[in-house]
Amino acid sequence: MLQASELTKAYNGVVALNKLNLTVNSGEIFCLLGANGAGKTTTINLFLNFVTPTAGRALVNGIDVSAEPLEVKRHIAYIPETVMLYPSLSGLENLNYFTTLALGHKRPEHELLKLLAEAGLAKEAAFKRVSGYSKGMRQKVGIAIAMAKNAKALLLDEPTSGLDPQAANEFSKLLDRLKADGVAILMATHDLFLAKQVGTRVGIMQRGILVSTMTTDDLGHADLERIYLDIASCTDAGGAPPRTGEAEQRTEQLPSAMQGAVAGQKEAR
Ligand SMILES: Nc1ncnc2c1ncn2[C@@H]1O[C@H](COP(=O)(O)OP(=O)(O)OP(=O)(O)O)[C@@H](O)[C@H]1O
Repeated sequence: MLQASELTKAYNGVVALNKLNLTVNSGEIFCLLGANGAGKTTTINLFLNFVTPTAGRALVNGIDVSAEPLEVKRHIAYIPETVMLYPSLSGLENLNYFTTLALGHKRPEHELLKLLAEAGLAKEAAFKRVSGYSKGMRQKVGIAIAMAKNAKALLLDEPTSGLDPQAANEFSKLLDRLKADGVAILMATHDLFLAKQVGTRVGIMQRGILVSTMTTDDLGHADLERIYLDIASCTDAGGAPPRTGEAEQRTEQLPSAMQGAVAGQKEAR
């Protein structure tokens, strides 16, 4: 389970994330949507302890990320937008290296090859050097590295960036399987289609605030697109955040349709 409690991050007085309250339960995929600079990556980075919160807490399976970073690492897997690998090693060797590092022991080669195949990497590519891989192929190795940990919490930041439609479709199926296995998944994405397809709930962020949360069951793709665009058009500066103290005032300036959306965040508390 992933939990944010009044989670806040300011960079030099600029509030990138403002009092986020959110719970992502086991078997749930929560998709964070929002314009550039809305605070999606900041949220992910706080759960990964890449940045320290200014206030509030991020918890993974009930463990405070800032207080016990090493313990949290054992429970969490992460797929970034751009997966960094050793170019002179093959995909299989990279997977072996990172898996051994994370687990403290090796996994047999046939298991690693199965993980790469599940991530959509062709078998012959697994033995080739990563320096010759496309971005999408590197992404697939990143997906396999994350799956090898068998973590019960998964953080994804634009994971389908660079994947072709077939690979993106395979990735959606993979997420469905992880959801069925009880993994709690938090994904930042710009892909409304993916969010609607795999998400259990979606949340729309604007200027560091989670202004709306919705369950995808009662939502068509066109509805999601309309709500997203309505919210995006309510800001005078894209998704970029206000300076400290401005945030409360900003939500009061929103049109009536959005006031209801803001209530969605209060429900999430
Ligand atoms: N290290 C940093 N130092 C200063 N400001 C930062 C830093 N990281 C993020 N920010 C600011 O915090 C705000 C939120 O950024 P964040 O990367 O979380 O947005 P995002 O929603 O992930 O955007 P994108 O869709 O472009 O990836 C932005 O205004 C950004 O400029």
